[in-house]
Amino acid sequence: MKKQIRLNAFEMNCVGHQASGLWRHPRDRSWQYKDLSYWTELARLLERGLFDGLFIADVIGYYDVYGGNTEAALRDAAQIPLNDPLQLIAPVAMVTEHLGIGVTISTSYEHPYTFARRLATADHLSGGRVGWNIVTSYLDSGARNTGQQALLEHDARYQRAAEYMEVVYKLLEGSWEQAAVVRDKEKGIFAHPEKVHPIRHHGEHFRVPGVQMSEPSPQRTPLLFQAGSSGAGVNFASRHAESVFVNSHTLSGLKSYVASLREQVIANGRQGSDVLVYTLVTVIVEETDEKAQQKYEEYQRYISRPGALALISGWTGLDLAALPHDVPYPQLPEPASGLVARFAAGDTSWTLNDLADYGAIGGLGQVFVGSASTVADKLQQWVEESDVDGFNLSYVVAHETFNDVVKWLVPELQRRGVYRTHYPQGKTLREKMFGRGPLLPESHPANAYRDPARYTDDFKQEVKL
Ligand SMILES: Cc1cc2nc3c(=O)[nH]c(=O)nc-3n(C[C@H](O)[C@H](O)[C@H](O)COP(=O)(O)O)c2cc1C
Repeated sequence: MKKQIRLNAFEMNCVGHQASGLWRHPRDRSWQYKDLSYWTELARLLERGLFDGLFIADVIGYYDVYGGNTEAALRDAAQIPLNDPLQLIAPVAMVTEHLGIGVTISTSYEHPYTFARRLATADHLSGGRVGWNIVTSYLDSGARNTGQQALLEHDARYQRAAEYMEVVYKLLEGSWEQAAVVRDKEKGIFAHPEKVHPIRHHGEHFRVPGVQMSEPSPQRTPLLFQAGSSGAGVNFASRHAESVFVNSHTLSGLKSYVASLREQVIANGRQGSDVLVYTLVTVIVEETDEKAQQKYEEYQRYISRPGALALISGWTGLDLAALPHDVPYPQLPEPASGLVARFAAGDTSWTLNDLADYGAIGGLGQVFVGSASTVADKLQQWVEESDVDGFNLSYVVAHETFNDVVKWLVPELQRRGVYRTHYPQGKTLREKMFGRGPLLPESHPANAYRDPARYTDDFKQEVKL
């Protein structure tokens, strides 16, 4: 059987997530992100297109690296204003039956005790269709506004995240036994107290002595996503993640990333297929190649270079405002020169303005433009050659880009037998994604926190992740 292709929609509770300046396009409606109907209409559209999920990115903080201030970000709505992602879960769940709903929450700000309850609530209300994208964050502005001087150093953030996961697993997997809730009206017992365990967590970053507040939700731990690409990031993903987002600008780079991730997953006692990998792509698809190209060129007329550079400066931590924007990159100092070179594909005439133009449509991901047949060829080639499982699709114009995908691309992929024609069995996101039960498999490190004996007074051994 040909390898199947999975699609995921990449969104954010803001204006023009990865489409800098495109909010000015007459057909764009991303500025309506504040309206429930924006999200419910999108969710229905994606479910018609049999997408795995609507996945909502998030950051805490704002993009103030470019020029050392928030001017460009605010003027161009570069991920500010930005609303809370978790509140979108219930309305999206209400209008859909199958669609997964992923939310990004950082381990660097919220305490795991309050967060575990918010996550469990979302899993309850969605009937188990929630995914959590675990991020460690990259904006210092978020740290400064939450009482920290700055973000912890990169690898220390991942170490803290590992302990964060330990607390979350203890609360979601261990604190309440499955048989704790009996709702026995005759005996007057709602939950057996002896089956609800204090987790007694006493770690370097967190102290959580007591019990989880929510009763177990359909997936207990929602489906775990991650997007780390550094050594520490891939190490973390290979232990915890069930789905990984990656942004690779070359097919060969993607192929080696997927192979090395799967190797590390296996080294951690899991199976290579326990992790699904999605790569970031923006698809501009139309009836013919010519029409798609025209649409792409039309979109490019609305680009905001300062908006794109505000995002890129925030992602990389480099203040690009201080550098000339119109000189070929070999004349720029490092590390800016190397940054442009990564995307210039050998064209040494590229400038910072070219990088801005590239990044303004789809962030720094790939852009595939063409008829359904042209784009389907490309997607199939990427999946077959790199062993990636699917694509994390950004939009240019909301909801036109996703509408075009559902209208043109999905039927073409179905005709080729590489895309589903109905949703898989199962109620929860984990069942649909992996075709097995709603809970994390035994090979996952969370399993170490399930045994009730672990939470009795005499347990001695800490299982380290
Ligand atoms: C497709 C994709 C989506 C991401 N979404 C978010 C996000 O919503 N919020 C966030 O703080 N970081 C996000 N990241 C950044 C990652 O969490 C991570 O910081 C980045 O990939 C660098 O990895 P590293 O820290 O392991 O080097 C995303 C990365 C990728 C590739």
